[in-house]
Amino acid sequence: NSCDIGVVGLGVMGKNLALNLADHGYRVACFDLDAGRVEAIVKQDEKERGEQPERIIPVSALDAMLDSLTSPAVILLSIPAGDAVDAVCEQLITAGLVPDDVVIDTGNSLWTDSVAREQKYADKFQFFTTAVSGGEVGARFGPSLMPSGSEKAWKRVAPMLKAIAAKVDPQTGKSIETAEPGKPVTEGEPCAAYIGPNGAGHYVKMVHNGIEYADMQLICETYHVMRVALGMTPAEIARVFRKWTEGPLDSYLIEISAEVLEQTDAESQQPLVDVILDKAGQKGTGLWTAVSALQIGSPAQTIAQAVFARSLSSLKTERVAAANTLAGPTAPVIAEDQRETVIRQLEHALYCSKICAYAQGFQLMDAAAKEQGWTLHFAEIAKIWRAGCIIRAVFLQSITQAFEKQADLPNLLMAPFFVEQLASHQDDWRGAVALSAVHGIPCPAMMSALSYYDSYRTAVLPANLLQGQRDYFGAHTYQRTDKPAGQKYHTEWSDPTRPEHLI
Ligand SMILES: O=C(O)[C@H](O)[C@@H](O)[C@H](O)[C@H](O)COP(=O)(O)O
Repeated sequence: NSCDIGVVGLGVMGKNLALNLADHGYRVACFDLDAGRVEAIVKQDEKERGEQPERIIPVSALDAMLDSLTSPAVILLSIPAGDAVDAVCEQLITAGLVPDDVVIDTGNSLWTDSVAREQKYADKFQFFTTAVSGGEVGARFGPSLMPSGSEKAWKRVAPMLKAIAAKVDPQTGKSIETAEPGKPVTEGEPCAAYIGPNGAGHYVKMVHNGIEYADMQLICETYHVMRVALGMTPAEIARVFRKWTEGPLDSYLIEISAEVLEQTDAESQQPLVDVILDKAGQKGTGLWTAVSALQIGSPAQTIAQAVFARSLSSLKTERVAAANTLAGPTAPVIAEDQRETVIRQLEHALYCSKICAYAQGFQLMDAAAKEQGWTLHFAEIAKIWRAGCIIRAVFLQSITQAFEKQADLPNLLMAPFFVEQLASHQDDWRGAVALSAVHGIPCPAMMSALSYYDSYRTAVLPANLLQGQRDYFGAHTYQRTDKPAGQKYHTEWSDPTRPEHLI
């Protein structure tokens, strides 16, 4: 029994996590129903490990895997979320799992499934989860990991997960990158920290993806305004995005957006973006985030708008028909000499909207933690998102510092650093949003972010009239500003004298 960990599922994520573990000196027993995938990883390991001893050990069955592992065993599952996870867990039980063995689900599982699985398998083995962010390159050279389950299991797997996780320079908060097989990063702060009991890790990853949706949508809206209102080319917009990677918007998503916009289609010699069909896909994590926010009553409208924007984009045929039917504004393209001003406005609008999308994500996690009885450490969560994951950005260093200064911040917007940023950039933000409306350019995420900001900073919202309306048609009662909190009143609207009662 010489293997340290087993990996079941050698698709691109599983294969890369296994090679990443091997790079950090672990002997990895590898299994996949598709023997071709097992061969492929063994070949890749032979190529990459040079003189080093064998690190990837192919196994032909789950019981053979258990036999090859040091005990108690640790097995990492990289299989599609859903029933497949339970199917493999059942097969592993049949193969001989014992209660001290740890099985780690790394897929994008729905957090409620993870909660249920911990209970379901409690007397069979330790069901643990580690949500992985960073795509295939992240899995290979350093993802951001959001582990959750029993503390006992965490103690067992922490060294391995911290070893393979992305690393951050504690001084700068910047990620320490490597992309060379066999040359793992070993110093720096690992982007892996225990999130809490089962479900918490997948919940935090779900919200990461919700924020990812909002972030991507905001960048796309910014691109759209530059394209339509400023008449800029993809290459010109890419140059602006590149410049923004030197400032507070420096992030993985801005960087890859610039690369996508710089790409020319070999076939048509056009910008590739101009031959990509504008119908956005979605696999569910953004939707789950929006649904959870609605259920908990936590206002995450910018995340929800990003999900709806994908749904609306999928109505391509209808949109083409509507484009020939529905009238738009007759706003002229903005003059060349105005371009720099508008670009500056868009930069600040994107930045401020991004602050709101992250604020909504952390607010949602706080509400879920209260509901589920989890203790989430937001400075720690921001820290492990600084590298490896899809939303990695220098911006997360500011969020880390905000929560380190005040762990119980009621809302990220109230952190002194962000109060000042929002104050100094809001005029540009409003200018960009107004401009997009005048030009008929849909910016649902940017507009919802501004509304979220304005609603949150408004002491008296028109919900007083709304309560009156509800009481009028449904006797749903209202509270009064001048009476003790919680006292409910109803007005007899149908009675001409309109008496009011304390209910
Ligand atoms: O953090 C990550 O590494 C990504 O978020 C990853 O989990 C995946 O790429 C998304 O789930 C894609 O989501 P959509 O297909 O819904 O865009």
